[in-house]
Amino acid sequence: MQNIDTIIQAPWIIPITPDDQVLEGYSLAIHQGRIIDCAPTEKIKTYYQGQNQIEFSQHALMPGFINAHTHSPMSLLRGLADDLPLMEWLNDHIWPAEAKWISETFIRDGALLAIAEMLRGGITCFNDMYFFPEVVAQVAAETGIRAVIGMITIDFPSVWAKNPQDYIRKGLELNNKYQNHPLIKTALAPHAPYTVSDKSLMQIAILAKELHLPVHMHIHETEDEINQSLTQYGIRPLERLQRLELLSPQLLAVHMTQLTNEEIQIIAAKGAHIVHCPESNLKLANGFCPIAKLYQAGVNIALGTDSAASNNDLDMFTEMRLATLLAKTVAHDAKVITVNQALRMATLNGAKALGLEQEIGSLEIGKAADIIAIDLGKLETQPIYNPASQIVYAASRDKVSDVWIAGQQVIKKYQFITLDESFILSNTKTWEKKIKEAKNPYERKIS
Ligand SMILES: CSC[C@H]1O[C@@H](n2cnc3c(O)ncnc32)[C@H](O)[C@@H]1O
Ligand SMILES: [Zn+2]
Repeated sequence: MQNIDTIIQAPWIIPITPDDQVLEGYSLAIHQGRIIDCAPTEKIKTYYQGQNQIEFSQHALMPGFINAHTHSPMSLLRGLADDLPLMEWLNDHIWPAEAKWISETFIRDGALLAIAEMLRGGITCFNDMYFFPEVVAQVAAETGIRAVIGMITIDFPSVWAKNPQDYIRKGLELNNKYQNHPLIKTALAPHAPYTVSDKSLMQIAILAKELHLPVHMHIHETEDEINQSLTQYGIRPLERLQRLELLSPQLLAVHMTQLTNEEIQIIAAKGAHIVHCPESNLKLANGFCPIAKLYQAGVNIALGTDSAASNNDLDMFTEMRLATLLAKTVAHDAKVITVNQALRMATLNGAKALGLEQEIGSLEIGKAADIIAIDLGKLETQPIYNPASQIVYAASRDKVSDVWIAGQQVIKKYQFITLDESFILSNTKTWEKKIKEAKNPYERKIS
């Protein structure tokens, strides 16, 4: 008998393996933050003695979701400006609000709100792009969530950095600081082709190669972006990025709603990854990313929520469901993007895109124990012919009961272990009041 930290038993384990297995009557053995075994429960009980023994009778276990595109502190701007196209939303509402409100405290409180929402919905890793990334990194590390923090670059000054050189310098400091952190990694994060110059993009391409970092960028989000690039550079953004040597297996191209068949082949040939954000694309009426065609071409596709200001939630269940339903409609083919492909996009594909597939994204021996338990016992998810189908097509995030990251439990029976919900709620209320009052200074209070 080997003494280990934790044994988790469940009727179903969906490990996200190439053959789309659903394991029945299995248990996971976890020690020092890693999965050390996954086998029939009888065998696990013969070989291991867990300090914690958890037995689920109606749950499915699967790897935690990987939210491959977020701007976490923007959760404090949720619902501030809705029902607008992207550039009007950014230019007239979001960028002015950011100019007015962003500070270290705003970032800390916003990131905390977002992380709490993500953890409770089964998200164990997020790929973020926002101002004061060192603050987001610190909050993520303190709460025990895994994160890839963007070293942002944008051509306009902010309270965080004066100019592109300053953004890059501060990003590199962050990268240095988190070199050996177990949960926090960094990525280069130029905002978008229309906000970052060739000079900065060339420097980012060199840094990506030298430091072996992912490059996280909004690309081909709208038709306007394509037209503006044609006017300014005479070529489409993707072609410009190709000339700047940014198309590579390190690139996470977020959105990609505007793609020609030729561009799909180029992305596949270059090994770049797509981060599909269906709900944000739908809400801003940006178009549809042709994921069925991309899949067929062999492109790796991950899923992201984008921010709570354009979505308006950080819910990977809705992203999975929308991704599969939308793909079927766009392709006029109900057979494309299956349940198992949807689960894979929300987990292992995100890990691949971030260069973390050796570490997370599936429940396999040797990987980090980033695990979620989903309760399938209630009537909304009955009967169960295929638990994977229930998760994609019927369940919602309120069915996530327990969450572990690197073997540490962060949600236990729906309760936070590392976070104080009432503190987060009262912080958020304070921001709501401040932002509301500044928007409508003369509005009479009703209560
Ligand atoms: C440089 S920090 C990130 C920057 O991106 C803005 N943003 C949020 N959502 C989107 C989107 O869908 N497309 C483009 N830019 C977006 C955010 O407000 C920050 O300024
Ligand atoms: Zn975004």
